[in-house]
Amino acid sequence: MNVSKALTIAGSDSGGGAGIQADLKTFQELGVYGMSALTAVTAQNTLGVQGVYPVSIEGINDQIDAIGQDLGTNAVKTGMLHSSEVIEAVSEKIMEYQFPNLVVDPVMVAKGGAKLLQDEAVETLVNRLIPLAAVVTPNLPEAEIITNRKIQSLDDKKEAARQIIESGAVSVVMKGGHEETAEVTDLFYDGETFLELTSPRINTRHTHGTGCTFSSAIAAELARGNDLDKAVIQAKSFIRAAIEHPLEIGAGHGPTNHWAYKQQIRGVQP
Ligand SMILES: Nc1ncnc2c1ncn2[C@@H]1O[C@H](COP(=O)(O)OP(=O)(O)O)[C@@H](O)[C@H]1O
Ligand SMILES: Cc1ncc(COP(=O)(O)OP(=O)(O)O)c(N)n1
Repeated sequence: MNVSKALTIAGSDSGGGAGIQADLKTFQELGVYGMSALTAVTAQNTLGVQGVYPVSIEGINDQIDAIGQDLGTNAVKTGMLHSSEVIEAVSEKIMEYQFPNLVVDPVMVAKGGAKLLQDEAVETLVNRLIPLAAVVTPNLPEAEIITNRKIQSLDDKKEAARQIIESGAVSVVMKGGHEETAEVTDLFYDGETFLELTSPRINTRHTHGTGCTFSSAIAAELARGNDLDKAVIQAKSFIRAAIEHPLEIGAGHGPTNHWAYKQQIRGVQP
């Protein structure tokens, strides 16, 4: 049996909606064998982040070595990396093992406002990790920080996308979840063509972990052998289904529903 494998290098969300937990659920739902290297433990639920406990660099390196020296992977997704030192270490390991299909989700701030990346680490992200990426998936506030420019119009988004490609990434998806428009448009750019992926904005407070789920769905589709544009289109369908059928658990911003895609698109019950 030909097994597609994907590795997530990210933080743990004890509430299960974002981070490593969202990534592994997404990999599983998309038929990909999931592996993880934990960068930090967070105490977190639908109300916010109550604590952040970083894993040591040695601990992170050991986890990646364990995978690199035995299992290998068809794709890697990075999420919460927390500090400059972690980004340096993870970039080194990705180069050492020449892991293919790197999806960089430049996680900076959780929806409740908690900082998941130290300010001084942005430069390292841009200079060390983004140049290794097959695709970078910033939301609009993250794209503004990465490019150090205000993004207000479609032209601004295109300029920012070009700038991110100039940093060395193969492609970028600028996510539109944070806009206040009736439709949500994610802008994909691969250095040649812009592709606007538009869907109706779903009116819900249950959007915890949307970015993690979207980027890990891209990684899963790349691990399965899809091209970048197809992987992003499939991931958009996956996250749309997951937001459209929320689980409605917790008193705050609840998680998305990772089962929904299979139920809706493939007619399979959880
Ligand atoms: N209310 C919504 N309705 C439909 N799609 C959404 C909604 N919010 C986010 N998305 C989708 O979820 C994905 C993640 O977007 P976004 O919320 O901007 O990222 P992040 O969680 O990193 O802030 C994107 O594909 C975006 O289009
Ligand atoms: C451990 C951990 N990693 C990443 C995030 C951010 O996830 P995201 O998908 O951007 O969703 P929100 O937090 O913005 O809802 C996180 N919260 N925790």
